[in-house]
Amino acid sequence: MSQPSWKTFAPAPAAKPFRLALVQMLGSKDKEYNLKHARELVLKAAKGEGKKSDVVVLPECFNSPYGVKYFPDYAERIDFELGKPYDVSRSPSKTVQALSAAAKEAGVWLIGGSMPEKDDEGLYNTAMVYNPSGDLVTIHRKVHLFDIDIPGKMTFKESEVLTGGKALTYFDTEFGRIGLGICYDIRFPEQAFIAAHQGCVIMIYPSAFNMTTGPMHWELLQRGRAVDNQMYVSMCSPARNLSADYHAWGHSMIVDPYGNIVGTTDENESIVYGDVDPQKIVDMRAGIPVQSQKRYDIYPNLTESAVTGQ
Ligand SMILES: O=C(O)CCC(=O)C(=O)O
Repeated sequence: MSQPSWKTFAPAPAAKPFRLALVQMLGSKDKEYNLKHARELVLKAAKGEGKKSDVVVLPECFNSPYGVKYFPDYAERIDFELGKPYDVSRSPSKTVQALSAAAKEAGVWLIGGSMPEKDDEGLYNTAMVYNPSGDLVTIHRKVHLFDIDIPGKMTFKESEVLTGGKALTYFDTEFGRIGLGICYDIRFPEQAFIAAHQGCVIMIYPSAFNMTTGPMHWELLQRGRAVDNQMYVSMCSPARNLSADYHAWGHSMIVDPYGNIVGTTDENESIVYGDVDPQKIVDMRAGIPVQSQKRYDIYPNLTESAVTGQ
């Protein structure tokens, strides 16, 4: 697939419509159970409701509880290096092996949520992408770590145990290019902006917002990123588990380039389906051509020193 230049802002030429399914899974502390349940739900999501799905997404940390105290124990080595052949059958990760098998059995692209990952340098919150043959195509290590402190409401510090990833992630499918982030990454508009300029038709974020920031920003951020970049945006949450330490907001969602909600749900375990149609991107960009109206002549280059003046 040809690589669009930084300023072309066109969906990848080969883009075509596809069916997206978000698996809002109810996880537990039992990793074996989570892997088994994920497989069942991926197979169900692939069948769809009257229409087969092409791309299936699992939530952030689908195979472990969400919390810094859990990450070290649940972390697995993946040992994936972009551009190098990866033999799933020799993967040190049982999660990689299980999800690869599920993608192949279901015959779908699978964004296998995220899981705690370790290498010799540290721990990461890592999403994995499998093609319908079960190959591990790429991984995304959460770039922006979730460190917030809203007194009395929500304090979380992923950076106590995790290291941020060092790369933005896109992958090419027969449906076009897809951009990948994880949860808090959505708060950084630059990431989706760059993805749109790299020809992505959609940004997908396995996620787990909470009961404080979920009602505040979950929908707003997705609709904002979608309208700013005139692309599809989607977040896939776990179902809310009231016996867990962290109560996920749920409400997995797919938003189109106009900011319309294509599909969503409540906080319970469910599957959200929606159609992604690249023609809508073309129409929105033609009708409201903000991208060709940008004043690159007066914006600084996006380096920290150019933006802050320091
Ligand atoms: O940005 C937020 O409000 C929540 C982010 C989050 O839960 C995460 O990054 O896992």
